[in-house]
Amino acid sequence: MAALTRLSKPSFTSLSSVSRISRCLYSGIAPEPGSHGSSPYSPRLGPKPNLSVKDPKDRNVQWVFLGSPGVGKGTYASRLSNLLGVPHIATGDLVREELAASGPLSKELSEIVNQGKLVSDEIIISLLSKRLEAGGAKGELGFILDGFPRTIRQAEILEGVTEIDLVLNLKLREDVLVEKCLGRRMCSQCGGNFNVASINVKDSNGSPAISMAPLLPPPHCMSKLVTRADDTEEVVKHRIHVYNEKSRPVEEFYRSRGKLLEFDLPGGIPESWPKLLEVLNLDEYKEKQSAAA
Ligand SMILES: Nc1ncnc2c1ncn2[C@@H]1O[C@H](COP(=O)(O)OP(=O)(O)O)[C@@H](O)[C@H]1O
Repeated sequence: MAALTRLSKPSFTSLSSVSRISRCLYSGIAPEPGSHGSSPYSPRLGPKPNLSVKDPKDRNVQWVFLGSPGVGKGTYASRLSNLLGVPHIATGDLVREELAASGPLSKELSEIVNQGKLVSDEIIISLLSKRLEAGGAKGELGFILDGFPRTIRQAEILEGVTEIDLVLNLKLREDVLVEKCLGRRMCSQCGGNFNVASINVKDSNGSPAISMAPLLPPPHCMSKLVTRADDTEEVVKHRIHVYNEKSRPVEEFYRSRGKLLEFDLPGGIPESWPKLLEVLNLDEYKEKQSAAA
């Protein structure tokens, strides 16, 4: 696990820029070349957004979670969001909400998602902008983004409209990722996420052995469990391939800006959660762990 400079304690004073961020995202504004240091990427040109970037100490956290399908982004982003009092915004959830609403976009989206492909940057940015607008109207502050950005273009657009404080890159060996995706279940009534896979793999080719106990649902959810349509072996393997092709470069985008914190998951939640709090310098929030669980 590569060490990143210990983070300063997240602060909880107000930030009113979320709706401005969403407006900028919506118009697809990208930064001027060179406006964020020596970027090796050449974003689409647009006017420089009029967005004052606040010091992270004067506002709530703005974090991004990266990682392959099945790594546990949702699990840890959701726990940290409870702990820090910031919204957890998962673009995969926004896509699934759109699918469930059976609106004009849903047929197009279901074909893309069920084949394990990426939705277009335009559609994702439009969904994310709407979510940020709605949150801004409710007074939401800061965010933990999960599943966004997933392409260099998405990263450039985000970089052009606001300051991301930290990008957490969760890592797990690929054979475990597939098993974890195949074990995922959701309760169709309460929306709770569980995992029925019992993972116990030996060390091989330099990858360490890893054990993860299943995360079983309470008895009242047991008969209501559903599996995501895109969690079949073929589609999961394709999603991992798409991640390696389109999203790995996003890791380098943030690594070159000194924002990437790599975190190799040592096991299931009981082993990983305390270690994650430690590397995030959030040990002092440990007493709130039970509330976040
Ligand atoms: N930022 C994004 N860009 C493009 N497509 C996305 C994005 N976020 C989510 N999607 C779409 O939604 C699907 C589900 O996303 P998600 O729940 O994050 O799944 P996972 O991380 O397990 O692959 C993706 O396979 C993709 O089709």
